[in-house]
Amino acid sequence: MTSEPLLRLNPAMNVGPAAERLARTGRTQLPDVLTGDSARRLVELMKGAAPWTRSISISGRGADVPVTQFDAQAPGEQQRLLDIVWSEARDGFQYLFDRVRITEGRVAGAALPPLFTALDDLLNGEDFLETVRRLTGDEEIAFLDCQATRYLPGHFLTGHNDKRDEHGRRFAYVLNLAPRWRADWGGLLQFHRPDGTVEEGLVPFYNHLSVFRVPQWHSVSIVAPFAGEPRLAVTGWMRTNRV
Ligand SMILES: O=C(O)CCC(=O)C(=O)O
Ligand SMILES: [Fe+2]
Repeated sequence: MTSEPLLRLNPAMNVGPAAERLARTGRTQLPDVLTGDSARRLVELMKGAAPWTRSISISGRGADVPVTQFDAQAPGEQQRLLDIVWSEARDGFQYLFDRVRITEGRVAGAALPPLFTALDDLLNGEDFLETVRRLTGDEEIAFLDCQATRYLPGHFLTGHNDKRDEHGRRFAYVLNLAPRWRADWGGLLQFHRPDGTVEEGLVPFYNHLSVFRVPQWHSVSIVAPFAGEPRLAVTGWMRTNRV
C-alpha cells in the first residue's frame, strides 16, 4: 500500500496566461497552485503549531527571536525594540515579520514540522521545477529555497531588490496562503519605480503564486490593525544553484 502524499500540486494549473504576463511585465500571479486539501493543511499548520521566529534587523544585522520569547518580554522592552525598528524603517531598509526558515533549517538539521519538509520536497520535485521552467521560460532553474512567512498587523518589509548574485537567484516567488485577503488590509507586494511612484501592487490572493524577475525594487506594505487574517505565505527564490 502506498501512502498518500501530504501535499500535491493542482493537476489543472493553467500556466500559459501567467507565463505570458511574466514575459511581458517581469511579474505575474499563477492561480490555484496546490490542491484545496494541500493548501488547507498548510494553513492549519501556519495558524497553529508552526515554530515561528520574529525577524527584525537592528543596525543592518538580522535577528530571529522565537515568537514565544519575543512576546514574553515586558511591554516596555517590546516597545523599545519597536521604536528602533521604526526609526530604521523610516528612511532605510527594515522589516518585521515572522518566519520559519525551511531550507536553512533542513541544512542545519533543525526539527521541522513534516508538512514543511514535504513542501520543500514538492517545490523541488521534478513536476514543480518543470512548471517553474515553463512559467519563467528559464531552463536553468534547478532549485527553490523556501521559508514560511507570517505578517501580523503592523508587520512590513521596506523597499529592497532581492539581489544576491552568489545565490543564482533568477526569480522571487510568494505562494500566498491567507485564505481571505482584501487590498484594504495592506500586505501588498508593491513594485516601485526609481521616482518613488508605485507601478503595480499584487494582492496576496489565496493559493496564488506571485512571481517576479530579480533584481527589482519591491516592498510589502504594512498590514493593517484591522486585517482579518494573518498574511501567510511561503516565499523564496528560483535559483540556478544551491550554494
Ligand atoms: O512576501 C512577499 O510578498 C515578498 C517578500 C519579499 O520580498 C522578500 O522576502 O524578500
Ligand atoms: Fe524581496
